[in-house]
Amino acid sequence: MTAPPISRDPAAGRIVVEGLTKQFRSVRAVDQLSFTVEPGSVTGFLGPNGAGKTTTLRMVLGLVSPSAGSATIGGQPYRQLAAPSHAVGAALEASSFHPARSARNHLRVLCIAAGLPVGRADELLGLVGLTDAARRKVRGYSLGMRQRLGLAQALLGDPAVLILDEPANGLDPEGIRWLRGLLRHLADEGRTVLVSSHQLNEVQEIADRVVILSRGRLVRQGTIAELTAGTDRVVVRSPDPARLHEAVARAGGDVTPLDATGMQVRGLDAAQIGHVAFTEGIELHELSARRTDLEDLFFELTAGGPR
Ligand SMILES: Nc1ncnc2c1ncn2[C@@H]1O[C@H](COP(=O)(O)OP(=O)(O)OP(=O)(O)O)[C@@H](O)[C@H]1O
Repeated sequence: MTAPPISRDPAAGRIVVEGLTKQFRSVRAVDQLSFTVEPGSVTGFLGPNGAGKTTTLRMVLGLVSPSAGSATIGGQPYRQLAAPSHAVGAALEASSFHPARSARNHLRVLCIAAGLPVGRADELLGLVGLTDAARRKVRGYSLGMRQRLGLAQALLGDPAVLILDEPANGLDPEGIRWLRGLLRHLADEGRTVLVSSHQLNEVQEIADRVVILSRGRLVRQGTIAELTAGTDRVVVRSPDPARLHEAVARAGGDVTPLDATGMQVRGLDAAQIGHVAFTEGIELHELSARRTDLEDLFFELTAGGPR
């Protein structure tokens, strides 16, 4: 791919969402939502089904009018951008292609419409790994292949900002690895990459930062390391759980019983708990440190699930 003329001004590709709200009759799909997405990183936009992710992305792209608040890209609402297809590339749905057209023809038509050389179509098909299937009709494409085609379409105008709704849907583990590499490469070139998903394990592999949404509201934003910091815990088991519980609590551990013999401890590490048990002469049957991953955190933060 040719080197993109990405602006060096970091504000140019910044997405700023402020107080964004969307009311659909009785449903408040997005509620006073504020967050920022910075260039040069891959940001995961996370939330359970119905959390309001797609509605937010559609507002950022000027496809849905907000009931209140604003969304800007480089300081401008999408509809006021001077060259929107160069500024922003988006893939919101994987199925909106003419079924009887080949991927190659589909992209060539778009190139012509956008005043780009048709050779760009083949360049993009190569980039998304569709060269071998380029002349086949889209009707026969798998969901993963449609995702790749959607990504190629989003990249057509060499955009500084890339917005992808559930791009990993339908991709196999190899495809997800490929997507991660491509998005990382695009972010390293200085682009802003915003990727929505309800699949936590996928986002954990793909994104540097996350914005977590639940019931239309922001619950957290930050790097994955920031969000999981200080939440590690130790699982410990003993045939004498009552004594262990008491001894660990006395040493400053925050203990939550798990079952008849096990408990979870925060505030002390495994070595400290082992030491307490040793000095108190308490037998242990398990002592294991558990790192909190994004998935644990997500369930904690969005408890209640879909509306
Ligand atoms: N055009 C619409 N009219 C009425 N309600 C809508 C409309 N679009 C979305 N909603 C509602 O707004 C809420 C948020 O939907 P949205 O599609 O934005 O969530 P999402 O986080 O993208 O979910 P998913 O992961 O399932 O795609 C849902 O309750 C949905 O039913």
